[in-house]
Amino acid sequence: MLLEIKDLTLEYGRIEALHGISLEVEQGEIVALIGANGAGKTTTMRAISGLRPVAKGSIVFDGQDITKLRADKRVILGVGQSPEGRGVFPGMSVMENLEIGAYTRRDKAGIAEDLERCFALFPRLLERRKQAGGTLSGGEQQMLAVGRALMTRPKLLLLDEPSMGLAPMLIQQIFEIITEINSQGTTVLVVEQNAQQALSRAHRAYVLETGSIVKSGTGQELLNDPSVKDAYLGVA
Ligand SMILES: Nc1ncnc2c1ncn2[C@@H]1O[C@H](COP(=O)(O)OP(=O)(O)OP(=O)(O)O)[C@@H](O)[C@H]1O
Repeated sequence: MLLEIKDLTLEYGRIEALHGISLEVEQGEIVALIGANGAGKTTTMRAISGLRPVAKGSIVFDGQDITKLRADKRVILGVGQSPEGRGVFPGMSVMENLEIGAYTRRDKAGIAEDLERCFALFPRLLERRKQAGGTLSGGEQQMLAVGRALMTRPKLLLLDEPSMGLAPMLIQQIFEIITEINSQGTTVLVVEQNAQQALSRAHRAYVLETGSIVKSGTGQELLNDPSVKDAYLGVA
């Protein structure tokens, strides 16, 4: 198991945002976490990447308990994140944004290889490599954020709402790229409101409702589940 979360509880002050959730991601999978606004999807990502301390429970990554490990140490172990809202550095060029992703690495040849891989996945970023991050379109910034996370050469890529704010054609495209990244060997945990896309791309998925996991199954099972259809797919 690459990632194993057990009975995780997380609090914002006196408010408990996650009520003891458990989930697993196996090496090589795409796992989706779907849920409505405010269900706790971003909070779960913050717990995994170490941006918020957890109150109870455990997170084991690649055989190591990382529940209390600092966020930067988790990146070095192989947890790479593309945050919600993109988080691109607006004043830095596309190239500099990508290079920052690799700041913990010393393997120059590997970094050059990963840059090439990024540009092959996102030809738009190559065209715009000298342009300031802040001048890119929303879709391009989303691609840059994913590219920057890939530059950490993660074992597990965490994607928080990669489709947010994108036109339907671009949503399709970003999910195709996620599938491509996965087929090249990177395990992916993706948080999404666009349940249709996420479930059709994911091997397995979990449904999060107000801080609890209420359902899990293969992407296909959940796509066909009447209550999931009703609540998240816009069809009864
Ligand atoms: N910094 C914070 N301080 C206090 N409460 C917070 C904070 N961040 C999130 N919350 C609360 O925790 C709950 C879960 O929020 P979270 O952002 O994880 O949901 P989400 O499923 O990612 O939703 P969205 O799709 O809107 O981002 C919500 O009730 C939210 O109001």
